[in-house]
Amino acid sequence: MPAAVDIKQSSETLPLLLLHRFPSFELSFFPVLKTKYTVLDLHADPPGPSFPILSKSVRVMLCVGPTALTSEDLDRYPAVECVVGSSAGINHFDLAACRRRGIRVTSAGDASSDDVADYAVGLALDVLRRVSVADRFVRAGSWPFQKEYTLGSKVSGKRVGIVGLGSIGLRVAKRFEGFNCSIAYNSRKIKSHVSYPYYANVGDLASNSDILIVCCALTNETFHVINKDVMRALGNTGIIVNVGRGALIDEKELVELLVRGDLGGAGLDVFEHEPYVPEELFSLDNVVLSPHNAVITLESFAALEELVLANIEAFFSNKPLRAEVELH
Ligand SMILES: O=CC(=O)O
Repeated sequence: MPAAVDIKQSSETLPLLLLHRFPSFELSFFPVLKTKYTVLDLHADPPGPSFPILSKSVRVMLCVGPTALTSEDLDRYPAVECVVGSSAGINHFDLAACRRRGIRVTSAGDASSDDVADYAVGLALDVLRRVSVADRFVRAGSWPFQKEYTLGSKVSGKRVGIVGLGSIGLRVAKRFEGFNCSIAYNSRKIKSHVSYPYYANVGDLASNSDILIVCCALTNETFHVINKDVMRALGNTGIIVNVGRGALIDEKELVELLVRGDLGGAGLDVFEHEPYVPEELFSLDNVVLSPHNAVITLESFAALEELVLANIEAFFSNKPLRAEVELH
């Protein structure tokens, strides 16, 4: 495990940096931060006597993991001008509050886009070709006895529907092209730079897909965008893969459809109330479960570290920020 940040004020002369995180969230570059900044960490034990005073003048806040950033949090740190995020999805930030206060926000940008796209394909392959089932079969010692074994389904040539053709969705599309799959998509707006068929309605996309990959951002508009009707349209041979956010899918309906056999299968890296995973899914061989792992590789962590450190430095030296989020 990486060393925890020593939150005690390291030097009055170093710029202040506020760390906003769950106590359990450590990143390997935290010790480096301490050499460059006076790191204020509310969740450290103890936060230090100078925390209440220093936190009033801190200008940059580093938000780690899915820790919510609320308007009330921002009230406590009135001098914050820049929120440096460490995730690609930033649905846990109150962006409207940031915009009102003129606070700039950055995300993890593309630090893990390739990894998430790779993982989406991996989950689809696993569900259809039953790789995890095969692994369990071998480990259980069933192979020599030729016990009953359910056949998987071919991946090549399938129709792939992508919900959210952003930087991850585009990478997913490119990867499935390599499997001779046809690609279609749904997104907020039609993308003029691609020739894939566009469906304005997610249900129509699902009706015309064998594999539905969900990788759009979670917003008020996309909450439960994959509802019962969409999953019914995908049907009992269709599979769904979610590498976006759990709440993009109506999870209760998803579980019911899977249990009844009305949906062909699912590869799920994210869950509506994670880390809680509905237990009904545990016994289903057409479902692959993963603990919000798609973003995490050694390489993506290194890229994230580089990006986060560069953004903090850029802010303090008035240089352009990378992966800055447009706040409408
Ligand atoms: O899910 C992880 C991320 O958004 O980076």
